[in-house]
Amino acid sequence: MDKKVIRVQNLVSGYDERIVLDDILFEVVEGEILVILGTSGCGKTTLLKHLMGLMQPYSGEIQLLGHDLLKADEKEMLKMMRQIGVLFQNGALLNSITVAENVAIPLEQHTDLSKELIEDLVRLKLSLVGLERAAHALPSELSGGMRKRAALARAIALDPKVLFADEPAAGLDPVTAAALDRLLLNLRDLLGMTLVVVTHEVGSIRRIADRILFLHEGKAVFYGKLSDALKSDIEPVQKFFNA
Ligand SMILES: Nc1ncnc2c1ncn2[C@@H]1O[C@H](COP(=O)(O)OP(=O)(O)OP(=O)(O)O)[C@@H](O)[C@H]1O
Repeated sequence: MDKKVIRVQNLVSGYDERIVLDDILFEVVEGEILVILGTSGCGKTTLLKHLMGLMQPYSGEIQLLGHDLLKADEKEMLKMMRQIGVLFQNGALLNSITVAENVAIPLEQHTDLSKELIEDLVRLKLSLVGLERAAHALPSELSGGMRKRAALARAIALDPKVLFADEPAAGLDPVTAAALDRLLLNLRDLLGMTLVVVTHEVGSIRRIADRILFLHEGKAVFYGKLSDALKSDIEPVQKFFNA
């Protein structure tokens, strides 16, 4: 049976009195890529913040990796957070230290591994994203695509079960974006990772999405397989894919 890594039920949330997410319901199965999409301002990033435990909803339930995210105590929360990786839109690398030192940060902060083992793991992560030769470069010396790959290496440093990515291909040219997509697919196919990706790049969606959650005016108007989304006659979904 498919193992549910994330389960969101009847999630209602917003800012102050304004509802941004209204009665959202979906699941993410282990080893799949869920793409959250919808027009600008529809609440994609807000939903991602909920899945990472960064916001409290008005009501609803979120199960993450077998824990009730909204009722978790500090210990459970730490355990969950240790098993998720996050790839921010801007990469968020520290510019004053090398790529390898950036990737080492989570390993230094969250494990008791020796310096030598951390160096080995950093090399391994950098080779996974094709950046072994840039280990000693500063982030400012890299291209945009390389910086994204370095940020990805850091996001997977602790071998997370789930990777959250907010607009990973934003600002990249189509060739570089396609290469980044291949890396995301490798994480799913070679490492069995579960990914939740926010994007509105149609090319990316077609390449990587197993399942789609389409938000529109606060509602989840479509939740299902990519192949069904492409055939959907729900107006905003149809408009999005035919635009
Ligand atoms: N901190 C905040 N305080 C108040 N309103 C906010 C805040 N963050 C987001 N919003 C509002 O909530 C709505 C959803 O924002 P969100 O960033 O989740 O949308 P999005 O789908 O990720 O948008 P985009 O595609 O443009 O990044 C928007 O109307 C936004 O203005």
